Order: sequence, then structure tokens, then C-alpha cells
Amino acid sequence: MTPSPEKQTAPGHVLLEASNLTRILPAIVPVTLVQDVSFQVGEAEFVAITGPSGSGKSSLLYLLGLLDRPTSGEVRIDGLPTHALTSAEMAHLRLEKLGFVFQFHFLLPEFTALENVMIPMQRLGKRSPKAQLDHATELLAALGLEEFLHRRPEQLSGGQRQRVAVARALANSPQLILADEPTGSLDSVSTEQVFESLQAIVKTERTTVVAVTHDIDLADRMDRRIHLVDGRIDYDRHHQREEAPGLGA
Ligand SMILES: Nc1ncnc2c1ncn2[C@@H]1O[C@H](COP(=O)(O)OP(=O)(O)OP(=O)(O)O)[C@@H](O)[C@H]1O
Repeated sequence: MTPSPEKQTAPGHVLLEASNLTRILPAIVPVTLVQDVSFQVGEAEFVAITGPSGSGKSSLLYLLGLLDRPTSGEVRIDGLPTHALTSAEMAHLRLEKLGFVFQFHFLLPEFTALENVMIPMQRLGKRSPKAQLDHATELLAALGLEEFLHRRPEQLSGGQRQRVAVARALANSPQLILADEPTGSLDSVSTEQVFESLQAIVKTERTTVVAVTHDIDLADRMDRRIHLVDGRIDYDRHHQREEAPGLGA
């Protein structure tokens, strides 16, 4: 797969920036989900967010993915401040620049793998129907699913479904993929396949991936680990990069 031309940016380019992010749920006793979190993530970084249950990992990912708004602080995507955007502008930015993978695949059950991957392209409307079909086919083939293009989710294994979800997240060539426990419901073989797919996307497409995980072995194989405790960053540690094969290798 050739890298998408629109994603060629300078080395060291900051793609995601969280500045003093705080999210407090208003209630009689307010609940602090995320507290004063700041970090920058560069292009083609593969970052793990770890922490004990309830430490605010998913809440942080929702803020980074513009699925929730902070009480204070700010998220910048590719240098663009997002705090003043309307909900419609945020939705468009998500569709164009972000891809999401969740623990449960959320594929549409009545559609085939191919159709599920084409849906975000249809919504963005930048490719012709033929180009959508070709790109979806190419993405699924690169994820080792060329034999399963016309199967519906119920006709696929858990690992295959999750790889379709990864292909769907890649459909609009996002700059950033946000994944919440992408391997949380998978066996060890499927976990490895999905992990290696994400790793290959970082290398081949230079996409940035930020993934919440409870799997410390996987977290240690990513470029960096941001560990949360009680909604705050406990530590932010860089690792030596593991060599990854390219997508479809
Ligand atoms: N809507 C809500 N109302 C009240 N409390 C909430 C709500 N959403 C989250 N919380 C609380 O906020 C804290 C952070 O939740 P969050 O889901 O972000 O943690 P997490 O680290 O992703 O947890 P897990 O690893 O168990 O998925 C938790 O204590 C949770 O109970």
C-alpha cells in the first residue's frame, strides 16, 4: 500500500496536542474524570494509554476524539484548535481526520465487510463509488481479509471483525486513529493480528495511533506509554521502537 500523499508532513510534526485537559461531570458531588492532562503526540507515533480501571482512560480518549468536550483545557488536532468548533464542525473533522476502533467492533450487521468499510467514504463523499469500492477492497486485502469481502459480521470471527473495524477506521485515510481496548475482547492470536495491523499502519501510512489498553505487554511494545492514575498522568514514557512489517507483508 502506498502512503497517502495528503499525509506527508514534516518529521516531528505534532499531530495531537492536549493542553491542561480537565473534564468534570457536573453533579451534586461533581465527578472529575480527567484532570490537567497535557501532552503532545507526533505523526506516526504509536501511543498506549494505560492505567487502573476507572483512571480516566476512556474519558481522555473521548476528549481526544472530539466525542466529548473538556470542562477546561484544549485539544488541537494537526494544529487546529477545536474548542470553538460547533458540533457539526467537530463531526466533519472526525470524519475527515480521525478513525475510531472500539472494543466491540460496532460493524453494521446487515452489511458486508466491504460495505461496512465503504460507509465512511460515502459519508465524506470525496471518492467516486468505483474508487470507494477499490479502496475498501485494497484496505481489506491489506488486512488479510480478501477472502471475506462479502461476508456479514456474523459470518466472521472476532479477530476478523476487528480487522474489518480497523479497515473501516482507515477508510478516509485519517491522520489519527483512536482505539479503546481494540483487542480487549479477542483471543491471543487475534490480539496479535490486530496489534500488528495497527503497528503496520503506523509504519506504512505514517498514521498516528493512540490506543487505550489493559494489556501491559502490548503497551510496552508501542512507542510510548502514558499511564493515568485518578485522571492525571502518572508517567509518560518513551520506548525503543519495535520493527514492524508493513501492511499486507
Ligand atoms: N457518566 C458518568 N457518571 C459518573 N461517573 C462516571 C461517568 N463516566 C465515567 N465515570 C467515572 O469516571 C471515572 C473514569 O472513567 P473511565 O471510563 O474514563 O475510566 P477507564 O480508565 O477507562 O476505566 P476502565 O479501564 O474500567 O474502562 C470512573 O471512576 C468512572 O466510574
